Amino acid sequence: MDDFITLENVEKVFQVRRRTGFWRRERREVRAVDSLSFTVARGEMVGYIGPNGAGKSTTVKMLTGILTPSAGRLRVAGIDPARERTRLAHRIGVVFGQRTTLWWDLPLIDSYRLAHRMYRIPDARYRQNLDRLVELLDLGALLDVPVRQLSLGQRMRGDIAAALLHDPDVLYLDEPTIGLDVVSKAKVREFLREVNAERGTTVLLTTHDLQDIEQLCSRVMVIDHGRLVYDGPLAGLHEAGESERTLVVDLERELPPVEVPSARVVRVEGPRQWLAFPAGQSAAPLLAHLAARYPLVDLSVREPDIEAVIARMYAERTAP
Ligand SMILES: Nc1ncnc2c1ncn2[C@@H]1O[C@H](COP(=O)(O)OP(=O)(O)OP(=O)(O)O)[C@@H](O)[C@H]1O
Repeated sequence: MDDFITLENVEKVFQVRRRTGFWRRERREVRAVDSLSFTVARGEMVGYIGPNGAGKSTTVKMLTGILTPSAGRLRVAGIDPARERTRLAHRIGVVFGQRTTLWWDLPLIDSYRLAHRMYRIPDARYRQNLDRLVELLDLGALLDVPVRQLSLGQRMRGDIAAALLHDPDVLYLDEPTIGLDVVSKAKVREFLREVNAERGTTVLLTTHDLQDIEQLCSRVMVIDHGRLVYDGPLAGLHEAGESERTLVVDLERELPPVEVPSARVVRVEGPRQWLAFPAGQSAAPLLAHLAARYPLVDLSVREPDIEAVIARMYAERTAP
């Protein structure tokens, strides 16, 4: 496979000074990224997730050349980001959900004109890309509107277009759907899928919204305390986290918690009870057992919530 992003034992250590008394300062090291190694192939769409402070932003900053690694080797499209940041800028696009790269007081189109000049995009290519992005992201009516007057979802679509005008080979997305309503989220996700399929853009997606990952990425990397703790298909996370499925049972009337082998009641509300059982196990024997002994009205099986799976994975790793 054509490795497009490569990290080999990358580390980033920050020196921080902490006040410990009136005159005293203590120097301390924060190891934000620790022996991190992974590769991403051209055209892959990979989720990069982990709890707050895990080292996700630090990784992305090193990949864009904003930060220099303390140790290790890092390449994006064969370029060392910290050494050739300007050359790399022509190959990458970055979208930060929490910040905009657009000019706040100017109409949206002016930010695009600026990108046209800054990236020296050939005129014909610029017009072609702009037309396509305006169409796909439904920006036609917004081009002459000052950015500050756009809604969050409109602004986000505007930012995504800005990041793609110069045809980058790789796109870093940091929380691209944060704060968006359901409809806007769906639009952004659909667009990202199309860009990836049409242009073969490599995408590294950082998000706390696990539906982004579920709907966009076949591979997910989980980072914790600066180290990679999982790299594989989304489905495998469930096994790594020994996840559980939930059987929701509606009984004819309120009853004490039901007794079923290899499942445990985790919640009771009136005649409804929730039973957790290992995700790898079939629900059929449980249903048979329940149906033979209890007055059932209805039941349904809920798949594990990925967020819970990850939380459980962390809990296991940090348990003594
Ligand atoms: N400039 C800095 N100076 C000192 N410490 C830093 C700096 N930047 C990040 N850190 C520390 O490095 C660790 C990793 O931070 P980072 O921002 O990469 O995490 P993150 O996974 O992106 O978190 P979040 O999900 O909250 O954005 C944290 O402990 C953070 O406090």
